[in-house]
Formats: sequence, structure tokens, C-alpha cells
Amino acid sequence: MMTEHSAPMTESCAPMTEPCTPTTELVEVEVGPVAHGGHCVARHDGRVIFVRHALPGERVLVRITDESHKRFWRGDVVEVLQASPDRVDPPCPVAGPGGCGGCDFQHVSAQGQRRLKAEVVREQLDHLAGIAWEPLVEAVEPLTGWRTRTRFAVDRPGDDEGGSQVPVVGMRAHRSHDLVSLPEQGCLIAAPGTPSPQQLEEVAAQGSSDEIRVVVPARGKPVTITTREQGAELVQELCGGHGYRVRADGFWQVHPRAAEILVGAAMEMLQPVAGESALDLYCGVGLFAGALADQGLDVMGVEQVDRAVRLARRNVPKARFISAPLAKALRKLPPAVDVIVLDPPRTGAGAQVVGHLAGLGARAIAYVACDPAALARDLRTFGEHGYRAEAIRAFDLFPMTHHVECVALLVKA
Ligand SMILES: C[S@@+](CC[C@H](N)C(=O)[O-])C[C@H]1O[C@@H](n2cnc3c(N)ncnc32)[C@H](O)[C@@H]1O
Repeated sequence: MMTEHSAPMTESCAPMTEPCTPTTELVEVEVGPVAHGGHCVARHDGRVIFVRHALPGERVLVRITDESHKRFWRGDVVEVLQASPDRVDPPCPVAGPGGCGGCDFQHVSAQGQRRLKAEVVREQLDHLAGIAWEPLVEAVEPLTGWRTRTRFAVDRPGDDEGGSQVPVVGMRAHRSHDLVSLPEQGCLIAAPGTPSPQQLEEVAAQGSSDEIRVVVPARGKPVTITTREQGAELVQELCGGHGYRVRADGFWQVHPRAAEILVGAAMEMLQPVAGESALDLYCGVGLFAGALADQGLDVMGVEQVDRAVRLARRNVPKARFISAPLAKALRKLPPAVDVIVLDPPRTGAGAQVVGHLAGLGARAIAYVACDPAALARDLRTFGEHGYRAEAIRAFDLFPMTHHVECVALLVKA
């Protein structure tokens, strides 16, 4: 199977320097499997095209949007000639070709979205780690109104020519600086409490920021951030009865049920026992550290953002935290631990970190991953160091988008 991994660059990691120059060329293709990044693979004249808004098995007319790469092009569907049974009308009026770049799976039924994500996880695990996984991505409600952290773009038309400067708030189009105005009802996936488009424009009119970030916390009022200073405001999040203070511009799981689901999955896999030692790596404000400490474990957390570590110390006073990039903190970790949770960014943990962690002899490791390719690469490295994936669960924590979250249990082989 062709995957974006086999191409020189993946859709998700390709750097966006300048917006791509769209060509006018239209091609008719049979759509093949979904690839990492959520676009489907098609072939035309021996060339691979990653097609956005397509579904496997469809026949579509594609507008080529990027032909700057030697080995592949990118394109977007302009007409569906033969539709997949999974195709639906996008519920948001600004989704689809040329529209908002945020939700790339709105043309797919909810079950179909999960099947596509399962196929990506299955393929990445097989291709990169040689792990056979039964594809199942678990549904998580709500499917809309789930985004508790939303970034809106602000354009000020006429800015250059000293014009009106009445701001327009919207979303950037896919791989483009073009602004797509918000629909009247606002962003479909933004959590209830997110200001309406009109309110966002009022916020934009009060300042000069080219971005508005909205945070809808578990407790308290939504926070609107237009400058760095405002991002310092603390919001209150909850998981399993434990409260966590988070900076409004800091990291917290985005779906309102994500923290509870990921912590639940990790704890079920690890079966922690009071008195055991534990590591929470890439710990943010201490989410997993809190759950482990609440169960009586002796926890150490590592996080590179010092502001987050200061909050983690307040959120989980029983745990110890190191403020440093994990690779630099490895020598400060204890020589042996019982259980580990690691929840790295999209790039994964990497071979050096994985090799060191495997040497700590943990009886169980829960790996929380937002990128299945990075997960697969790190699982392969764990495998080379004597750990095997005993269980892997995948959750649809980002409905309407191609993103998927996985939790893997590693035990000694
Ligand atoms: C996916 S978030 C997980 C945070 C936390 N586990 C949670 O669920 O709230 C990844 C975290 O890793 C941190 N991070 C990224 N690179 C890091 C590194 N090299 N060393 C330590 N922490 C890092 C980020 O600042 C972020 O807080």
C-alpha cells in the first residue's frame, strides 16, 4: 500500500513556507486507500496524488493544488463521479474544497471517519513497527461542539492601503493564508461557550491581534486570548475529581472528555499499585501524575515548559517534577521504576529517550500518542529494547478531522 510515509514527506509534516500555487489542471482518478494525514492516495500517469476530501473506492475529479514535489502531487476533489457509501453532505457550510482548513473529514459519516482513522493506525503500525492491530477506533461524544481550545484568524482588510480595517474573523483555508469567514452559527466543532462570530469580531476590533484564541474550561467562564499577556490567565480543568490549573495559552487535552478517557485507559492498562514508583513524562500540568499520585504512587514528572511545571507542582503537590527537555533530564530519572506514562508531542519520543526508558525496567508502560506514525516508530524502538505492545486502543477524540489518539500498553517481552 502506498502511504505518505513512503513518499519523501508526509502531508502532516510538510513545512508550509509559502501557500501552494494552485494549478487549473483537473484530473479524473480512482481513489485508493487513506494515507497518514487523512488524504487518500490516487494515481495519475504513474504519479501519486494525495487527494483531500476523497474516500477510498470513489471516482472523482481532482483539482491539483500542489505540484511542487517530484514524487507526488496534492489535489482536492471538485466533483464526485462515483460516491462512497460513507460520503455525507458536510454539516458545516464552510467545510470542503476551498473552505475552512480545519475539518477535513466532514464529508464522511461518523462511522466512516473512524474506519478511515483505524485504517491509518493499522497501516502505520504494520508498516513502521510490524505490529498487527485489529482496527477499531472508539467513538467519543460529542462529535460536534467538542473543541475547548479554538484558534481563529483575524484579517484586517484595507490594512495595507490605510482602508477600513474592519476586522474579519474566520479560519485559514487548508495550506493557505486565505481567510474563510465563519458561518453565521459559528464554528461547528467549537465548544458551547465559544463567542459567536459577531462577538469575535467585536474582540478583534478592540485590538490589533491577527489571532484570537478561545479556551472553554471545565469550570468558569470561557477565556479569549488576543495577546501573550492575556494567555497567562489561569483556567480550571477537572479529571477524575482532581482539579488542574492550566494557563489559558498552555496545553490541556482539547476534547472535553479526553483527559478522563486517556487517564482511564492508561490506568486500566497499568493497573497501578499504591507504593509503586511512576514516571509521568511530557507531563504538562501533571494530568497523569495527578491520577497516579491519587492512587498512592510515588511520582516524578518531566516537562520542558517551565510555566507548566510550576503549575504541575501546585496541581500535584505529592509528586516531584523536573523542568527540562526529557532528553536532557534522562540522567536525573531514577535508575529503576515500576510504571511509566509517556505522552509526547506529535514527533514522538525518539530512539534516545525510548532506549533509556526501556533500561529503567518498568513492568508496564502506557504510551499516549496523537500521531500514529510517531507511535509506531517508538513502538518499534521499544521492541528492539525488549518491550512488546500488549494492547493498543484508539479514540476518536478529534471528530470531523483526520486526527486520532492512541494509548498503547508496553510490557516486557
Ligand atoms: C501531548 S502534551 C501532553 C501533556 C500532558 N501529558 C497532558 O495530557 O496534559 C505534550 C507535552 O510535552 C511537552 N514537551 C514537548 N517536548 C518535550 C520535551 N522534549 N521534553 C519534555 N516535555 C516536552 C509539551 O510542552 C507538552 O506539555
